[in-house]
Amino acid sequence: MQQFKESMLKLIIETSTNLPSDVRVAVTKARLAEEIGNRSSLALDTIAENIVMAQEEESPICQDTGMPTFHIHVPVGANQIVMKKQILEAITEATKVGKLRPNSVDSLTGENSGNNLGPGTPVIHFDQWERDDVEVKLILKGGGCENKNIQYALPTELEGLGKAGRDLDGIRKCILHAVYQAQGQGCSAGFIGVGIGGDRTSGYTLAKEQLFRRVDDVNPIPDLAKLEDYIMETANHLGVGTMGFGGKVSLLGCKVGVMNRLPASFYVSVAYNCWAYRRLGVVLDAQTGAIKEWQYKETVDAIDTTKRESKGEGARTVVLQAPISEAQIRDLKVGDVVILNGEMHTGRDAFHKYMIEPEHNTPVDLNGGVIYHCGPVMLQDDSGEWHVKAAGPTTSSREEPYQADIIKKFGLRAVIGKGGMGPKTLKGLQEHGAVYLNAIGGAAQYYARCVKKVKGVDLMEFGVPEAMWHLDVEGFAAIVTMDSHGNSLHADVEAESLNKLSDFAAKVF
Ligand SMILES: O=C(O)C[C@H](O)C(=O)O
Ligand code: SF4
Repeated sequence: MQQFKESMLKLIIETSTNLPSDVRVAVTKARLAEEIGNRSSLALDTIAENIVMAQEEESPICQDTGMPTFHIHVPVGANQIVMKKQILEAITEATKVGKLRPNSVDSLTGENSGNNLGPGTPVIHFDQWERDDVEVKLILKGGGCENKNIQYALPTELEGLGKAGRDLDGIRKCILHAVYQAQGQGCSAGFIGVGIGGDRTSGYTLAKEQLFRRVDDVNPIPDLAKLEDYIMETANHLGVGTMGFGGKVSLLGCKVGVMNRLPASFYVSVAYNCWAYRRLGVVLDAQTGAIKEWQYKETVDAIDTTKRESKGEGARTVVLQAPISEAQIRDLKVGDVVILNGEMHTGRDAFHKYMIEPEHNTPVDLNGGVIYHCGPVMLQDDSGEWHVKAAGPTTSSREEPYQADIIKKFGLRAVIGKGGMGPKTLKGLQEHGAVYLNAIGGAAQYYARCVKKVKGVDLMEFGVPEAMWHLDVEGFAAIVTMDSHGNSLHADVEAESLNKLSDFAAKVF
């Protein structure tokens, strides 16, 4: 097994930087299905471009390289202890060279281990089989879409859909609801794995196992095959769209598995995976550990990045230079595309929690400034200079309890993130003259390219993803989805999709 570690490093790098063929096909289909020129189709153009950039530059597709989760089949007698040790070494190496973001955080102290290792990280499942080869499958599922996983206990009452009973129709309702509740926060359009039955733990495990199925396979259980087809057809009428912008495509794949349950329990567990569905596999020679075959890479590798021009007027584009004035912000309306130049500062969970305290102040003046909800992948060169390797937005809703007060405290004019924010922030934007800009989630290469210089960093004690990075950007494009006049595209899309959800309340199965 002298080549095992090298093979694992290749698998990790390839998984983080190069989307599987079946996922590429699904993204391409979504682009063709979406209405040309609407917000979702513009977002899909950026996503396609980002996929190609990540592959060409061998850099992370999304800055959140997720929880590395390995599913391994070994022949009887294979040394799992050695394999595990070498996987940990490969993870450390991949982190050091910027292919994985340091993502393992002490839940009590908040300390980032810096190398993606720690209790519970990574996740490795071993199974024996009677073949001679070793098979290793890897999924890198990010935290934002992980937060949109949901588990239902039947019977239950679901908003928009009413009663969901302990039968196939109840299961159908849960799955539709799962797509609805994710909105754009898990970087829709996503892929869902569903586990019917089990207990709370095994149900989720089964749901996640479904994510190892190919997008285009057919469920061997006829009832479930019918259910998967129905969900794919119906969920795409909910109007969530790419990034929750509204549109024709809300779901790219649905795979359902079933297992027995206890008489008292009936769980439907849903694992939501963003469009950046990073999973690959390799078959290895059990003697040498060398890669014999790649999995999920068997069809076309190309993705078309040609932009399809809209015949209509398209959105208004406004170029802004930070710092921004209140008058410039008041002029912006939901739907405008903003191209931002100048300085922006990253600030996410730890930043907001810290800065809300009256005694804490930012190290730089943020008046008229821009905060970017982003936890980038960064590398430092020999001269000590930092470089951005991946820098897409993170889910903004986690900052909802703090955002309005932070805007007020520091005189912010723009907050950039994804998935939108709630009523408290909307009111804050109105009161203090600020705007929420939605960047395209997962488009980490696209945005990394906009960063012309890393001007500095503060609060490094929060770890690389949570530190406050000061960035000079050029041509950073995002869409106004919450303006300073009380309008929120997110509130509108959510209300419309709930309305559409209720069209599917009647019994189907
Ligand atoms: O942690 C991140 O960078 C992003 C996260 O995956 C998210 O979707 O919010
Ligand atoms: S930012 Fe979006 S694309 Fe990236 S891991 Fe989170 S949910 Fe997935």
